[in-house]
Amino acid sequence: MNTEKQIRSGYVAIVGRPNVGKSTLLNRLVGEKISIVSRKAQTTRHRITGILTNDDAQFVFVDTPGFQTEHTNALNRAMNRGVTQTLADVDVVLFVVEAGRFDAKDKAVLKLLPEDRPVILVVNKVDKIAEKEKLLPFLAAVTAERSFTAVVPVSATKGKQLEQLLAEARQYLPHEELLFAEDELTDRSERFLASEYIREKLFRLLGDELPYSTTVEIEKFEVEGNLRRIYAAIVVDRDGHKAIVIGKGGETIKRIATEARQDMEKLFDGKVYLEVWVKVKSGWNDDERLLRSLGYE
Ligand SMILES: Nc1nc2c(ncn2[C@@H]2O[C@H](COP(=O)(O)OP(=O)(O)OP(=O)(O)O)[C@@H](O)[C@H]2O)c(=O)[nH]1
Repeated sequence: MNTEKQIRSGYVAIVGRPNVGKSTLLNRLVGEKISIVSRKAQTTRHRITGILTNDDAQFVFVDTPGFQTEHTNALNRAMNRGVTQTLADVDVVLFVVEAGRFDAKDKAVLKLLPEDRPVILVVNKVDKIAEKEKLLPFLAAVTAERSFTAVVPVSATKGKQLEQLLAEARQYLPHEELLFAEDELTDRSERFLASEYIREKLFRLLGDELPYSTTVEIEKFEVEGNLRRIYAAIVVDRDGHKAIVIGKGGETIKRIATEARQDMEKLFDGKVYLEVWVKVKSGWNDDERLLRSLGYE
């Protein structure tokens, strides 16, 4: 067998302080814009953010909830714990920094990375550095902080050196078969996108009034020709939150559903029938079934 073409697959986490270009990198690698832009830094709770399948590898990207190094309330601590837990079962970590900049926030993120995982140092935005030799002292300083399995300078916006990055990461993918079949993949990612779109509307309209524990669960996703029927529950902790999501006379939830549906129709290039309702689920974190359905195996 040609070992060059042997498929390898595994889980990859992209981490780094805000603004280093993680979303840009992911979008560039996966080729589909699935990281949503939202007013809140921490709306991402799902693990799988994108899947890239090449001839010889499948990279399953998992996201980690936002690293909040400035605020230390209980939820942020919980999120940092979430980060550590997520990273404990990925196969390789891409630690992204910005070329020429390594500050206390980068260090705080680096501290959360597991010792026993391969970590690739991804130096992004190298297009901003005209004289490349200026990077050498910077690289020396960052690599003194911990040992990295590789150092790859890239430009996410210009798509530079991404093949090299994937080739490095591929070495650490342990599985010799695809983790996700192609059809499963589209379904999963459409489902995922559907919940992200609803959540994006939810947080854009109500972000300040809702806790991050508010999630969206896609209960049914049916495809009939060019029509998608999507049944989604917004899961809140309390009755009070339910009333907020519904709004006066149902106005808020109607607006969320309408705007999300319009976005989905554009994205899927087809008709969407969308039903959204609110469910109160106190202590949902402890409900294993729900967690599994949200992607937290
Ligand atoms: N010049 C340059 N700019 C980049 C590059 N990659 C990302 N950027 C810019 O950096 C900014 C932040 O990029 P994001 O991808 O949103 O960063 P992020 O790490 O996902 O940020 P958070 O979501 O806040 O954690 C954007 O304005 C990008 O256009 C790059 O390779 N070169």
